[in-house]
Amino acid sequence: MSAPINVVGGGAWGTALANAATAAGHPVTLWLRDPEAAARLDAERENPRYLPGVPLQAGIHATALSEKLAGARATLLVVPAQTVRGVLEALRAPLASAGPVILCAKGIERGSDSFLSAVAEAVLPPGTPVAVLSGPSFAADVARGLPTAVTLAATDPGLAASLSALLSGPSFRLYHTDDVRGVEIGGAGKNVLAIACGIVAGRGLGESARAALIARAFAELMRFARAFGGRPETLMGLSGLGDLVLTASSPQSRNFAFGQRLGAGASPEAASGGKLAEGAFTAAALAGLAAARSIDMPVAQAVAAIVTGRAGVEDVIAGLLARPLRGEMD
Ligand SMILES: NC(=O)C1=CN([C@@H]2O[C@H](COP(=O)(O)OP(=O)(O)OC[C@H]3O[C@@H](n4cnc5c(N)ncnc54)[C@H](OP(=O)(O)O)[C@@H]3O)[C@@H](O)[C@H]2O)C=CC1
Ligand SMILES: O=C(CO)COP(=O)(O)O
Repeated sequence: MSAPINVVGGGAWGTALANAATAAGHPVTLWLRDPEAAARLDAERENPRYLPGVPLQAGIHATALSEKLAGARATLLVVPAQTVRGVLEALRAPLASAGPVILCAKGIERGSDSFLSAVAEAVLPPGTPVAVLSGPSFAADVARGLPTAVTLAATDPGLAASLSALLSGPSFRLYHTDDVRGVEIGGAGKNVLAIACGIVAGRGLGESARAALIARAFAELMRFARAFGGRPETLMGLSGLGDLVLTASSPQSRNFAFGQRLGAGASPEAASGGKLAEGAFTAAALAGLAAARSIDMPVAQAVAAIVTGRAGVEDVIAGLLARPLRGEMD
């Protein structure tokens, strides 16, 4: 039997990616930090907490996270963005011989304001190949084998191409690029902007307002990407426009749903509903990075102000609508 693919993290996206890697023809080891949850998942073949109703494919072995990761063809790291550094530090030694590390979280690290590829480069042994996977892909869709396309980025174009081929299956298509920064900015940024779109929906401001917001939010994401070394054409692709369109228009998105509840009057603490809304953690980092380089990002700044409790929804909306008129492409 060929070497397995490691998937570290047994939440919605880790479980879905395990199914997708199995459909691509690989044995998969799915590593969970909670040994009891791992044993249950392995026995019951379903992840009722994170992905109810979707069977775990037969080629997946779910087990407790340990240092026995070595010998895999690749390791997908599928934990929340704010935990990536800690997990990489804990697994630093075995990850040196567990194939390329593929970062699947979407976010920017708070405190350090670091992109996740930079976190990985700082933590992992020098020379460990690192890639980023991102794009419009609800876990429930991917886990069920519905057609999905995402982007796989690595600075070495050959590695990006070979990992895309490795993980692509009958309904899960990976496109590849060497623009790591562009791909991770698209994934991290769209979560923040999806919260804004949810707020507009929750406040009942109408479909026209939401369409305008998507377009203006995308314009500011492009400005941010240009300033931080991402290529504009990357942002026009799956991990940018594609993912923004998906998550800015569907209550299936946890970030959109979080925004909807904020728009309807919930506090930032209450609005998550116990689900991961990555944009809430990334908003301040995105806004802070933009401000430090004088990049105009009013939508991201507005979301950061709301989720950190510095401003209320009504004031923020009034402020956005009162901004001076300007040329659309200025
Ligand atoms: N869900 C989706 O549709 C998609 C998600 N993503 C991205 O993937 C990332 C993960 O999201 P998702 O799987 O949905 O999140 P979930 O909330 O569904 O699951 C998070 C998982 O991470 C585990 N985890 C949390 N902290 C740690 C830690 N310190 N060490 C080990 N495991 C940990 C949790 O374990 P425990 O249960 O023990 O807490 C849980 O298994 C996010 O950045 C998200 O943006 C990307 C594309 C699609
Ligand atoms: O990133 C995702 C889809 O591409 C999942 O979005 P949410 O985290 O908002 O649910």
